[in-house]
Amino acid sequence: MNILELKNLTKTFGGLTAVGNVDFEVPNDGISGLIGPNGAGKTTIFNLITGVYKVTDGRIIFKGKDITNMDPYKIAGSGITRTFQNIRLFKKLTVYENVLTACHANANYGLFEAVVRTPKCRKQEKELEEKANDLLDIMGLYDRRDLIANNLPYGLQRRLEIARALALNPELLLLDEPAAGMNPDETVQLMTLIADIRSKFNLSVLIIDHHMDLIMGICEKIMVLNFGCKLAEGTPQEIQNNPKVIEAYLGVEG
Ligand SMILES: Nc1ncnc2c1ncn2[C@@H]1O[C@H](COP(=O)(O)OP(=O)(O)OP(=O)(O)O)[C@@H](O)[C@H]1O
Repeated sequence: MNILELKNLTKTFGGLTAVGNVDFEVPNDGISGLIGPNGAGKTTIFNLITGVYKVTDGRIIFKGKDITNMDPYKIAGSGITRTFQNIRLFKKLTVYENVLTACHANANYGLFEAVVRTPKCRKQEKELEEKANDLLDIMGLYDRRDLIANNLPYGLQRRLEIARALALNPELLLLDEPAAGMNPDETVQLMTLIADIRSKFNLSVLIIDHHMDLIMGICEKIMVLNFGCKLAEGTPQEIQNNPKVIEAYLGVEG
């Protein structure tokens, strides 16, 4: 069973085909990878899935439902959340406040209830606070919950961004270069964390990254893009042994 299906997905910017006729399925509860050289169209695919860009042609099916060109907030509400290549946090808020504000997206009390602080509102706030603390704990950030987000080391800011994405209760988590700027130790820790998150939250994950250790180490299925088109797809082993992929992207050891 697939949680996400891209069917003949195409995006053009003027005369440039950033994504051309891409078919790809993301299996339920799996970790999948999207790789390819710079400018291959990877982030554009994330922007199409999340509704940031309008699809030129083709369809995006999520949990059997056509979500092509739906508004981004509706797509997020239906269960797809993401992180960004350039970290996006409330940099002047604390670590805890960053996660709590994301948790509040799930609140269902109105302005009046919030002002009067009805029992329903107070109960929900307590639950959201507990949820924020649980997420910080899982992400190894609890001890730094009172730090200003901007003062966190870079690798931890990436973790915080994932915590914020998880606060929205996704069923599909899109991670855009989660290991960018991380050293090898941090990358290994991130791999373990992503695998833990997948099983703990029962998620499907789609990752873009240039760190081949991370992609080959945790993805069950990989798609390789080149100049906007699908070059190959398969298991890590199939991708590593594919002559077209080696030539276009992985290269040969000299
Ligand atoms: N908003 C836009 N307007 C015009 N061209 C765009 C836009 N967004 C992306 N492109 C172009 O589409 C192509 C694919 O870009 P994209 O960012 O998806 O590549 P990528 O595979 O994510 O690259 P990288 O690994 O460098 O992040 C590039 O040629 C890029 O310049």
